[in-house]
Amino acid sequence: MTAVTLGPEGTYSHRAATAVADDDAIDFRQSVTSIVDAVASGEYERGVIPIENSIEGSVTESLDALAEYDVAVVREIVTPIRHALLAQGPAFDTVASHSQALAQCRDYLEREYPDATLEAVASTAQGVEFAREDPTVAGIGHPANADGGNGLEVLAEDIQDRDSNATRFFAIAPAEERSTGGGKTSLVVYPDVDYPGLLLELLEPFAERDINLVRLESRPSGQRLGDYVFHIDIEAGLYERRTKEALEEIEALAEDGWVRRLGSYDTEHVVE
Ligand SMILES: O=C(O)C(=O)Cc1ccccc1
Repeated sequence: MTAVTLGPEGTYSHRAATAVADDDAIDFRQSVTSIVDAVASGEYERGVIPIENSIEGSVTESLDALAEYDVAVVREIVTPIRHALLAQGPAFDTVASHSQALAQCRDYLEREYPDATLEAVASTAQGVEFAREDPTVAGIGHPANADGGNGLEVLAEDIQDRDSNATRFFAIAPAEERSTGGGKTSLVVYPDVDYPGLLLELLEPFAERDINLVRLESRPSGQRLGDYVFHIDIEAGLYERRTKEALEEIEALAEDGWVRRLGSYDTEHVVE
């Protein structure tokens, strides 16, 4: 199985991707959008992207890419995230990491390094790479990024603001591989209409069939201010009759809009 994920080597996405493909079959890209694009065009069999974090919430670039490209979600991988501060030594004035990692360590950074400049870069491992090249930069990432005598020290471990920090990743595949089996389903709904009670009406078909909603996020459609795309996760499989019926009703309500069935899957927990 070939896979593509957020690089360089050593990101949390890379660690999650090893649950999907052999390490030597994993390639790296610098943005979620380019990963989704590469899978949609059939260049790779799988892509692994971060979706949501327990402290910081949605990875908005991922949601937007799933609304834009026609790909299937085939697996959900949840991993605990424990961040370390990595640098050549204590003489740094800049902390470079993925925006989500900086946000997950906000209180720690404010408390311990109130004067440091925070720099958002493409990934945690890219911040670590900058730290390896420059003694004035520290990175935040998985502590294993300092393994192998590469000139980096682990200055602090477990610096995330909550011990329970966890991230949910999706494994995506070309659209033809959409799976209907599995107990959870991800959907994207763009109603393209607006009237009082629309959202209530969109959700009623689930409630009426006893389908539990486990996530609801809105993202700007990009068309005009105040126009939204809804990302909905339900505890039911696409193969189920009640899911099919609910989605047909929602499609009728969405009029000129659309409903995208990303796929059904079971949650997997990867503990490292
Ligand atoms: O930058 C990474 O390592 C990623 O894979 C994105 C990310 C950042 C912070 C927590 C989880 C995933």
